[in-house]
Amino acid sequence: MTAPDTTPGDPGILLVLDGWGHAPPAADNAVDAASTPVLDELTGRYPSTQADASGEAVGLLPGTVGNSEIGHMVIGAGRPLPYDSLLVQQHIDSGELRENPRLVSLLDALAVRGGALHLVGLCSDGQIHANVGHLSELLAAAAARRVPRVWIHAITDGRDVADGTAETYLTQVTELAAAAGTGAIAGVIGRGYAMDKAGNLDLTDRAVHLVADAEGTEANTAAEAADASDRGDEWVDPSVLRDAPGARIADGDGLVWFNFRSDRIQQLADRLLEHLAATARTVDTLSLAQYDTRADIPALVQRADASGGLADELTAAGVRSVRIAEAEKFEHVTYYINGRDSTARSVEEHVRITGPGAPDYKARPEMNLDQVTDAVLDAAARPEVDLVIANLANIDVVGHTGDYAATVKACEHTDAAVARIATAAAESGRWLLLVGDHGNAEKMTKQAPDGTSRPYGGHTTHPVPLVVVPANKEATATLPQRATLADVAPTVLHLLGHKPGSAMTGRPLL
Ligand SMILES: O=C(O)[C@H](O)COP(=O)(O)O
Ligand SMILES: [Mn+2]
Ligand SMILES: [Mn+2]
Repeated sequence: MTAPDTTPGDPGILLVLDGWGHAPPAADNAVDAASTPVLDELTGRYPSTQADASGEAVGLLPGTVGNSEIGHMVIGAGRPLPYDSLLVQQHIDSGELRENPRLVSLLDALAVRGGALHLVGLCSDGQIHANVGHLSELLAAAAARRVPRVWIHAITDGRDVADGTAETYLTQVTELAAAAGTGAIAGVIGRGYAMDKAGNLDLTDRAVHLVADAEGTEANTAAEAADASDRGDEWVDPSVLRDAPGARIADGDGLVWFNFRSDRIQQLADRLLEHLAATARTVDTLSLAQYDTRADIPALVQRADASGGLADELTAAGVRSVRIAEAEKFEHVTYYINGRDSTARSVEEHVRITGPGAPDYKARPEMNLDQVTDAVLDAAARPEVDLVIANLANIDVVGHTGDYAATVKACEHTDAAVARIATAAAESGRWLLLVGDHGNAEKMTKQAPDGTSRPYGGHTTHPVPLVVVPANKEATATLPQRATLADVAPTVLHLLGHKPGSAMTGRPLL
């Protein structure tokens, strides 16, 4: 590493290109296929490296794909944070989960009063929202405590795993139940309904009525229900199984949510609990990990402390930042990057960009990127703003459609936005740090459990590009050959003229 010739202490722009991963050229690499002259030039001309954004480097289990929550949390924290999926697995491996006093007391109470246990969650091993393996631990605990009936309300995926795999996972659920000696699938529903997070309560209510009231299309088997969907696994219609009579939630039953990630299950959790209360059903409820619900749902595994990150350092130093993103990623540049901390900070401004109507990402891969870019340019032009933090969502959000051609376009729109932002950075004397939060669009196919290669819109374990365009355009510093997302906050603080926070283990890359 040569001596840095960047002058620390300049204002800057931190730009997270969501889902911007790096992989060698391949037929399914949309990032490589896209024409991105500006990103290519910045990466080739200025200090750049690749940053680990998956697995242990960010606080996930080894080999686990990155995700937006842990990605932004580690970018903000400046250190890997043991993520909820890792903590749950540790509690399972140590036997703590099965002996968790909250779980034991719920299961014992159900055994005494003859109540049923309802388990609700996403049934796949995508490891972003849930891991179906966690279900077997809950089933084993219920069997050990002799809970008389256990109903599994299965949410199908097709987003964090290849589409068309729901049947395989539902078969796995049935096998897990058989191995545990308890549990049967009561109903099946796609995550498009059950895990809406955009406030579409008509979708959520389909899931509420399936789980609480056993209302849905009748199917003979879970596989038949999944197979009937003509919109893929994400949109399996609410289906009740014929051999699951009495699977509605009754007064005195128990409910355990087994997604470990909150953002896409909290809307359903709140709505379902409100419906149960409104229909005079008292149901003891637990969640595997902590949820950001309005209702206070006791969690089996507590979150890791994420304090002492970038937001705390910026606040202490009085550094003014503006946070900008589309609705889809707004929490990521505010709540998650701040360490899942919703404290209002007077040195922060938040700009949430929304567009008209229901988004059709395949048809509009540009999303609302022009407005995001306009907002970045506005903020960059204000001398009192020390730091602009923005998320460009397109590469990830369009990537999730699994549509290769649309994702190539999303990368190209992103390149055009970066061109405008890089020009504005130069004009306002700002450095510009570009980084992905996890891979996505650089790999658009995946091998399904049955061995076939299928279109895939989910995340990857690839590293992400990291580029620093210094405020001094002639700077020739080189970055270490490899970095991690934990190095971003120390580097940002360094560029702003501050030391890394004492809680940070990442290092300034310059
Ligand atoms: O919730 C989603 O949309 C995906 O499962 C994960 O994507 P994210 O981690 O980028 O939000
Ligand atoms: Mn992301
Ligand atoms: Mn994503």
